[in-house]
Order: sequence, then structure tokens, then C-alpha cells
Amino acid sequence: MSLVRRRLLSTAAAVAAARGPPPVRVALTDSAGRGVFATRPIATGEVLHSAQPLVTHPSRSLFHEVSAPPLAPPPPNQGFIFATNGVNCISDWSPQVCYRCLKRKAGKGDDSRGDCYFCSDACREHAEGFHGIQKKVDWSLLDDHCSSRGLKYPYMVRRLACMVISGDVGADCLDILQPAQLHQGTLIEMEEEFELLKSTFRKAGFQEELTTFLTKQWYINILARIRVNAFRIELVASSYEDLLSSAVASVTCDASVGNAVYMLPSFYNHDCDPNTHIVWLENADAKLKTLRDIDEGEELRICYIDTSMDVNARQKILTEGFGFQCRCQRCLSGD
Ligand SMILES: C[S@@+](CC[C@H](N)C(=O)[O-])C[C@H]1O[C@@H](n2cnc3c(N)ncnc32)[C@H](O)[C@@H]1O
Repeated sequence: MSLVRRRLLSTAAAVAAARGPPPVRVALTDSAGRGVFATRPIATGEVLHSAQPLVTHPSRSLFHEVSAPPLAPPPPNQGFIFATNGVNCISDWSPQVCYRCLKRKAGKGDDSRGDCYFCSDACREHAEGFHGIQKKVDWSLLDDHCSSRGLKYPYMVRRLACMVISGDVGADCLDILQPAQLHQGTLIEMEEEFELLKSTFRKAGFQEELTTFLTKQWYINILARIRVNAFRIELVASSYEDLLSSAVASVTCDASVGNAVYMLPSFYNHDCDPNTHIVWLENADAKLKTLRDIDEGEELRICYIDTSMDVNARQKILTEGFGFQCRCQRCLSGD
């Protein structure tokens, strides 16, 4: 591990120790598996704890060229490039968010055109392991597969695979999280994605020993956990200038900057009338905040969906999208 990274980690540990442990613990609930409970009374608006992501990935439109056929020959100062689906487009695109922490790029005109953008030396250094592996491989087949089907999670599995190969994390790093229940059709799609990922590494000449963890079962286990536990990240501006630029950016692109998986936040159950929410300020570091006063021993719950819908719509989304039937008080009362 590099000196800078070791220093960063020890600083983060020192800050965490100074603040003390979070006022929450994970324990079994009556109806929703494990959940997060308050270990003392907590006031409205208190930040319970922060969490750094285990793995992130930017939204496709923010890290990848969206191709369009050229209407006219390009001006002399702009080059033609081939987009991954083989359609010519003009290369005036550059990545919009940090490839690691998902912070939005502040202004135009830096030198990250056509490549990954990192917002700081710390992010660049943190990403060195997985990005070093990823750069050695031609991903065009996987890109084509994901773009034609609108898939985002295979990119997170790819990043995790690169993190395992580089030694950043163990192959079992997400095993503790609850997996989604998968239908036969989904399993078949996942097998296809797995074959693509495995053969891409093989074609790039990776030694078999480095990728022995990469089995069909590993792929399915990881993706099943990402499906239930990944958060869609929408940044809240930390200043008035940021607020204006994110509002402008969200007019033309998806408001979400990407997805991330965390450890402790993954144990928060859903409620259609939540007492806690997650806030992302300028990057993928999550802050868990209370929405009302909490008693000691009360379960802390967030909401996974838009709760302004009626009970039938909410149940449909939670059943079909997340694979569980909501048993929160609001749903049980039919509201
Ligand atoms: C992100 S995990 C939350 C932690 C999980 N309970 C555990 O033991 O790891 C989401 C899963 O928790 C359960 N769950 C969360 N909220 C629920 C609710 N309102 N009603 C029923 N089950 C819920 C479902 O099984 C869901 O797939």
C-alpha cells in the first residue's frame, strides 16, 4: 500500500475514532431479516454515521460516449472516432463525473477528454488497482452487450472483478449482504454476461490463477447482492454554485451520477414512511440522517422508492424490482 493511501486511511480512522462509534447496531427484526436499530435516543436531523462505498460505478451516460451518426463531415479540429456500437460520432465528449467517487466535474476544459476522469490525486490513487487491470483489457463486447440492453450492474461486477484481481478486496467481500431472489430468466441472462466477462479476461491474456475466483456462481452471487443493495446516487449540492450546476446538468442527463454498494447502509430496511434518509453531498460518501426524533431501540428505516405512489404501485415496484413484499405499517394499513 502506498504512503499516501496509508496516511489517508489512518486520518480517516482517527477522525472516526474522535467522533465515536455510530449510535446504531445491526440486529434481527421481527419481519424483515436483519435491520439497523438506535442504541440511544436520536434527535431529528442528526447524522447517524457516514459510509464510504465498497464499490461504485458512474451512470453510463456520464462515463461513456453516447454515439450519434454525424450529420455532416466534422470540422477540421474535431476527430472522428468509432463508438462501441460501430457508429461514427464526433469526439467532443468527455467524462462528467469522477470514475471513483462520482463527484461531478466542476468545469469544462480539463485534459480528461475521452478517458476516465479522477477528481483528485486521492481518487486516482485509490482507483489505481482496479483501473490498472481494467485498462489492460478491450471491453467493447461487454460495452455493446450492456448498451444494447440498458444494463448497468455488469459494470459494477466488472469493477469488483478488477478489484479482486488487483488485491484491493477479497472475492467474498459482499457475501455478508442479502442476495436478491432470482428468476430463471434472470439467471440465464447472468450466465451470458458471465461468459462474456470471463472470455474477455481470457482473451486479454490474464493468467488462469488470477481469475480462478471468477466462476459462474461467483458472478451470480455478486450480481444478486448488487441488485438488492446498490443505491442510486443523486448528489445534493454543497454550495449555491454546485446547486446551479447540478440543476443545469440534470436537465440534459440522468439526475443520478451512478450507483454504489455500502456495508452498514445495506442493513437498513425499507419503510414507506421512513424515519431516516441517505444524503449524498458532493460524492458517493453516504450520510445517514434521521427524519424525526428516534427512541432508543427503535428500528431505523429508509425508503428505497418514491413513496408518493399508492399502496398497489409501491407493492408492485418493491415486489418486481426488489423481490420482496413490503410489510411496513403504512402498507399493512393499506395507505
Ligand atoms: C437491503 S436489504 C436490508 C437488510 C436485510 N434485511 C438483511 O437482512 O440483510 C433488503 C431486504 O430486506 C428485506 N426487507 C427490507 N425492507 C422490508 C420491508 N419493508 N418488508 C419486508 N422485507 C423487507 C427484504 O428481504 C429485502 O430484500
